[in-house]
Amino acid sequence: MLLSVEKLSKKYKNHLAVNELTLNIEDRQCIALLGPNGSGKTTTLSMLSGLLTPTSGKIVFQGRTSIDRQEIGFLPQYPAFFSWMTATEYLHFAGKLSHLTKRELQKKINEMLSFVGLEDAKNKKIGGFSGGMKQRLGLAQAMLHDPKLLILDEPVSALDPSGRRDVLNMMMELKNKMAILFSTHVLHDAEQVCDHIVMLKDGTVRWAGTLDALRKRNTEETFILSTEEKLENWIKSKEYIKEFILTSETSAEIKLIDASRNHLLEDCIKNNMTINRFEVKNHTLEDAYMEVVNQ
Ligand SMILES: Nc1ncnc2c1ncn2[C@@H]1O[C@H](COP(=O)(O)OP(=O)(O)OP(=O)(O)O)[C@@H](O)[C@H]1O
Repeated sequence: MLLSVEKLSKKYKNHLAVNELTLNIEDRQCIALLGPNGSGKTTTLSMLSGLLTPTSGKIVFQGRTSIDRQEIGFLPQYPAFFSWMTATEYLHFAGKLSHLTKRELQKKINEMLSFVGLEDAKNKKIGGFSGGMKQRLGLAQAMLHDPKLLILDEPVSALDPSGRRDVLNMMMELKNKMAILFSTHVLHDAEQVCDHIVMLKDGTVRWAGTLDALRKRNTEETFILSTEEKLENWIKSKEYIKEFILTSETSAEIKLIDASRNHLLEDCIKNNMTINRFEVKNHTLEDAYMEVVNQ
């Protein structure tokens, strides 16, 4: 086990931003920390990267209870750059903390600039960089010392579709070499690069596991029913209907208790209802995600 987190909590004055979070990361595992705004993603990642002291809980990194910053690369959500520095100067500045010799550092800087596609801009001032270029530079900085764990806070949220694609592709390449924990509020980003997700809401883990398991989580069938008649009162009078969502006055998504779809259909016909649509809803990963988030 590379990293193990047990009942990690962070309280800002009276506000509990992270509540007893438990999480394990294996070597070269890629995990997405998913959650809406304010769910505690940044707070969690800041604690794991050693920048924020937890209020309570335990972090064990490579068998030790102290975080080894040499083994962790961190890209914050809003990295701060000195706009008057060139990309190379910035990486030299950041690399001084990495204990590499001058020669090793220069070699590593060239390697990283090439990896993130900034070779041609290496002597240009950061002040003239686009958001995408800055994000690439931030990624280069986080990887400079070959960390075992790369922690990325919303690495693609501020990027346009092509910048997003580029950074996600880089992450795909990196995950063969190191473990990656990254935050996002977009399920699709998580799907692109990793198999495991941890879903946070209001500082609490709502769901953790593989995307496949999330997809299969909801095996209960949902039926889409659309009729000429208004449905709300009719549905409410049916004891065999467990849950429903009205999508319009005359349409609903319905889950049943121990009743067959034929029973629902027969009941509609018996009530002389005119059916415009009746089908089994295909559950997408997004549906499963939204269900967990809204629980
Ligand atoms: N320094 C702070 N002082 C007080 N409250 C804070 C502080 N930092 C964060 N919070 C609060 O803690 C909660 C979690 O914030 P956090 O930034 O960790 O969430 P997040 O999931 O990263 O959000 P976002 O997606 O918007 O970046 C929020 O309610 C936020 O307002």
